[in-house]
Amino acid sequence: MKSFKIFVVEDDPFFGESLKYHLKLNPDFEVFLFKTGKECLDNLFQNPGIICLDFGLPDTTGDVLLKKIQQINNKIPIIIISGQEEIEVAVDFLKSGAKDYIVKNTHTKELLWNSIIKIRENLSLIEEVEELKEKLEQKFSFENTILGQSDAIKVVFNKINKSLSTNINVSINGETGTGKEIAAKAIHYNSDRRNKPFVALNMAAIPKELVESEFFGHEKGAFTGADQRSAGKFEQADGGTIFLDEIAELDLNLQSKLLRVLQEREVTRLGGKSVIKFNARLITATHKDLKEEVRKGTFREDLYYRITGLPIELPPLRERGHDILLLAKHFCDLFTKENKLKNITISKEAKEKLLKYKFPGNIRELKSIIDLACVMCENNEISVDDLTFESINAADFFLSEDKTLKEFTAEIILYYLKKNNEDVLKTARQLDIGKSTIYNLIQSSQTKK
Ligand SMILES: Nc1ncnc2c1ncn2[C@@H]1O[C@H](COP(=O)(O)OP(=O)(O)OP(=O)(O)O)[C@@H](O)[C@H]1O
Repeated sequence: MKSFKIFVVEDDPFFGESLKYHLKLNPDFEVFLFKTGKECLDNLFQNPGIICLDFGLPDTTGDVLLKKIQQINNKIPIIIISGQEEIEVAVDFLKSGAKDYIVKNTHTKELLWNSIIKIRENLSLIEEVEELKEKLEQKFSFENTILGQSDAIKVVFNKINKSLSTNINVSINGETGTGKEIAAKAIHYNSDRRNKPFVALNMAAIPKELVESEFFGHEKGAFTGADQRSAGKFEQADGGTIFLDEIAELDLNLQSKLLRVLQEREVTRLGGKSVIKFNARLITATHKDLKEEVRKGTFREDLYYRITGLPIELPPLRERGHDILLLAKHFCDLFTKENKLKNITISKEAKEKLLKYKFPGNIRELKSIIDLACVMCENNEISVDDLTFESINAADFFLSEDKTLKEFTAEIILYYLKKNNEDVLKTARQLDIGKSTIYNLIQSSQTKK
């Protein structure tokens, strides 16, 4: 473990040395003893983890020194050690930002020890949170999350970029699995709000009766089962972003409540009286056509206009061309890395099959197809047979290809011919067509070869 620097600023040499001796019993602690405020300030460049300040020093007082230290570096936790027992003095120090106030008596050493341990634990938690935040930011930078080079996805990148510098509401539309949630996170983690919360709520996933308390929070006893006060999602998202997924599923009654909250930018907890202001960017998403929902009367027109802001349309995977292969390779690499497998490649035929498929479940579906293919494949190569398209039946897949009727007919005839061991008569009977049609087809497909 890294050593932890502690400054003890104490003019009484005996008391100072005894604190230093006691703290040094912890091998992680590196203790520096200073007799004046000036010595302490001159050594701040050493960046101590904590400073323990005596209240009365020969050249200054604890409160003055506290302020000076804070002006230079307000991140260093400060503990005041003082002979004064008055509560008001302690309260004043704590209000000014001191982390603890310890009275000089026979227990000072133990109290100081415990206080330092506690503050240090807190500091490492804060450091851990900062590190995680940083990782999250890296995770959500565009390059690492929303993969794609197609023109269709570039339009999305452009819109996301445009949304970053303002607080405009964003409404994302796209089929299931097209990446609506990661787009919302990309906006949050690349905007100025990145250090504040990203709060997501899926309208389709919460029971209708609970939506209101999830939105606005509740006071203790507001309804049966509300045994604790709880902050609503809007309150929790203050300073950050609130992401309302599947917004079209919101009940009409709640739509009008949501509209009011968005207009006023304030909420009142259920069972509460005080009004709580919030400042959060709103991002909504749906796979439905909201305009159509407005026409049908299932979505309020005024709410529609309030939330639309900057609309972002996420294209279905089938419209992203070779992004399919780029994503397939990405998921392949991810799977092999997570499962510590050797590198797996995708055969040319398998790539062609992927490019032809329509992916109704979009990127989420592609990921599960590739995961399964990685498990099923032999010799570290995904072949056509390793690709299982579960979500639609064979006929749908067949029909999803862009072909003329003549080409479809030819394919059906050749399929049955092969199945019937090239028996033309049997095939003609089965399909109720003339033998000559089959012979002509065989001839033209041979000349094509
Ligand atoms: N362009 C992309 N690059 C890499 N991964 C992606 C991309 N788009 C989506 N994904 C991944 O696909 C999965 C589905 O994405 P996401 O949950 O954001 O979709 P969604 O549109 O919100 O889905 P739903 O409508 O079902 O809620 C996630 O695992 C996500 O990380």
